[in-house]
Amino acid sequence: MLLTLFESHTHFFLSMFQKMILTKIISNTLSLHKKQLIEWLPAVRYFSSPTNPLVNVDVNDKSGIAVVTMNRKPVNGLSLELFEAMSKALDDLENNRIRGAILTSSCPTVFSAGLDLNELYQPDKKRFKAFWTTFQDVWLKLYGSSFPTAAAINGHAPAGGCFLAISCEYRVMCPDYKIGLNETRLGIIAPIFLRASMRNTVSNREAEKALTLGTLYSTEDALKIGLIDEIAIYKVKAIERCENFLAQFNNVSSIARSFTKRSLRQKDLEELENCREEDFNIFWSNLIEPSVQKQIGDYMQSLKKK
Ligand SMILES: CC/C=C\C/C=C\C/C=C/C/C=C/C(=O)SCCNC(=O)CCNC(=O)[C@H](O)C(C)(C)COP(=O)(O)OP(=O)(O)OC[C@H]1O[C@@H](n2cnc3c(N)ncnc32)[C@H](O)[C@@H]1OP(=O)(O)O
Repeated sequence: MLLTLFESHTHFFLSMFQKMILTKIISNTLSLHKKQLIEWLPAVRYFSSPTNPLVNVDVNDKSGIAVVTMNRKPVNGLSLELFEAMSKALDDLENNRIRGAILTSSCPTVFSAGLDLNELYQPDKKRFKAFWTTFQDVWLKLYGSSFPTAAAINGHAPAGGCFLAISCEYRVMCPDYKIGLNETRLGIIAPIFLRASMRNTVSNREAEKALTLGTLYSTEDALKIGLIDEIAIYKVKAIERCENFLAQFNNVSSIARSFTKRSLRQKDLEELENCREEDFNIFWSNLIEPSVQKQIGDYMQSLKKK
C-alpha cells in the first residue's frame, strides 16, 4: 500500500538527481541496502532513445512505456546485428527503469520471420558462436526483464518470431497471420530456452504437440490454444491493447511484481545460464550435419522461388 502510493505520487516528478538524494535519505532511514531500495523507486523519465536503425525505441513520457520496433527489412530476419541491437536496447530499457515494453515490427505483414536463415546456412563457426550467444542473451534479457513486456504481433511470427513473442508476458495479434514454432519442419531441434517459453505460455500438452508437429497456427487458432491473449484488428489497436495490459501494473507494487515474475521464471533462466556452452555445442554439431544443411539450403531456395 505504502509502496503503491509512493510510486503513483512520485512517478511523474522525480528527476535523476532527486532520485539519488531520495535513495540516500530512505536507505539511511530504513537501513536498506541500496540495491534493494533501487527496486522500490519509480521509473524516471530521463531516457533518451538509442539510435540504431535496426531497433527503434520510443518511450512515451506520460505512460513510461517503451515501444520497441524491429526494423530489418524485408521480414525482420534475426541476424547477429539485429540481436545485438535488441540486446543493447533491452539493456537501455533495464537501466532506465521504464514501466513496460511493447515489442513490435515495422514490416507491414511480418512480425519476424525468425532466425535469419543466412546465419544458419554454411555458417562460419566464429560468427555463429557470436550469433548464438547473442540470441541467448536476448532471451535471458527479454524473458527475465524486471519490467513487464507485451508483443503487438502485427504480422507473421514463425519460429524465432514466435519465440520472441512468447518470451513476453502478453500477446496481441492481428488477424490472418501465422504463428508457431515450426523448427522440426526444418529438421531443427527447438533449443532449451525456446521450449521453456512455450511451456510457460500454453499447456504442457499443447506445447508438446505444437513443438513436435511444428504447427503454424492461424491467429484465431492461436487464440484458442492460448498462444496469444487477444486479437486486434490492426497494429495501432494491438499496441493500444498491449498498453492497456501494461497499465494494469500501475496499481501494483513494482518490486512485488518484478520479484514475483522473477521467481516464476527463475528456474528456466537458470537452466540456460548453467548450460550456455553446452547449448551452443549441441546446436552447432546439429547445424553442420550435411542433411540439416541440405534441408536449410533447400528451404531457402523454396522461399526465393515463391
Ligand atoms: C538441429 C539444430 C540446428 C540448428 C539450430 C538452429 C536453430 C534452432 C533454434 C532456433 C529457433 C528458431 C529457428 C528459426 O527461426 S529458423 C527460421 C524459420 N523461419 C521460417 O520458417 C519462416 C520463413 N519465411 C516465411 O515463411 C515467409 O517469408 C513469411 C511468412 C515470414 C513472409 O512471407 P512473405 O510472402 O511476406 O515474404 P517472402 O517473399 O517469403 O520473403 C521475403 C524475402 O525474405 C526472405 N526470407 C524470408 N524468411 C527468411 C528468413 N527466416 N531468413 C532469411 N531470409 C528470409 C525470402 O527468401 C525473401 O527473399 P527474396 O526472395 O530474396 O526477396
